[in-house]
Amino acid sequence: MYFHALIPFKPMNPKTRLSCVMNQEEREGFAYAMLQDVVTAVNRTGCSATLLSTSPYTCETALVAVRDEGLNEAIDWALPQFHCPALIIMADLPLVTARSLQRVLSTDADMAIVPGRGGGTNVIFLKKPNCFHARYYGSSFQKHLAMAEECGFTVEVIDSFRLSTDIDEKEDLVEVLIHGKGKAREYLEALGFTVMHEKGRVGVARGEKILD
Ligand SMILES: Nc1nc2c(ncn2[C@@H]2O[C@H](COP(=O)(O)OP(=O)(O)OP(=O)(O)O)[C@@H](O)[C@H]2O)c(=O)[nH]1
Ligand SMILES: C[C@H](OP(=O)(O)O)C(=O)O
Repeated sequence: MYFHALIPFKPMNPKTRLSCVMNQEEREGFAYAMLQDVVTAVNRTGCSATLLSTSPYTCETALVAVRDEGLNEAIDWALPQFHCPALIIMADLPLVTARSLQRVLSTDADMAIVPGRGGGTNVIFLKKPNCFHARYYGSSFQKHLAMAEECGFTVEVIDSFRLSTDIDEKEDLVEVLIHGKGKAREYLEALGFTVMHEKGRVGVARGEKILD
């Protein structure tokens, strides 16, 4: 089945919740590395991707639409442009693989959704995107289920470690270092991040500094 993937992306001053462990330039590099992992996985499923980027950006493996507006507004602008099923996937999912995406794309339901931690939404697949409106921020997972009900969609909630792991806070970095296979892990390692084992705990260190 042909589908089109929409990837919202904020290239400038992204991932501010990681400011405690990375400066702005590093966060921008890390956001790009995670994006590359997402685009690679999407392309491996055989379909194309469009970045909904808040500022001009070059990405060799995806189309770029510059939309200087909020996440929900950018997605609601894009959904009606594609007359095919749509995958909405966040750019901060560096553990994603083509195989984990295939589980979403092979749903029998009208909509498949993957929750993120803390009430968010990491991935939505819509077979008929027409009447759907994005409702990101806050408890967006519940809001997206309500939106699906409004549209009369059947829904499958996908339980996937790789797709549920969005990288927002420093505690999340350990998942990239342990389970990542792509650019995001390489980038963290190049910055000196390592997995730290101390008194039965697993955490992250940067060089000699343990990041509590
Ligand atoms: N198009 C668009 N994408 C956005 C916007 N804000 C965030 N994103 C993207 O949406 C996804 C989820 O956003 P967040 O997890 O909040 O990322 P973030 O805003 O970089 O991180 P924080 O500053 O820590 O909140 C990521 O892929 C971001 O790049 C926006 O205003 N417009
Ligand atoms: C955009 C937001 O992402 P989070 O801040 O929960 O990672 C959400 O999933 O609604």
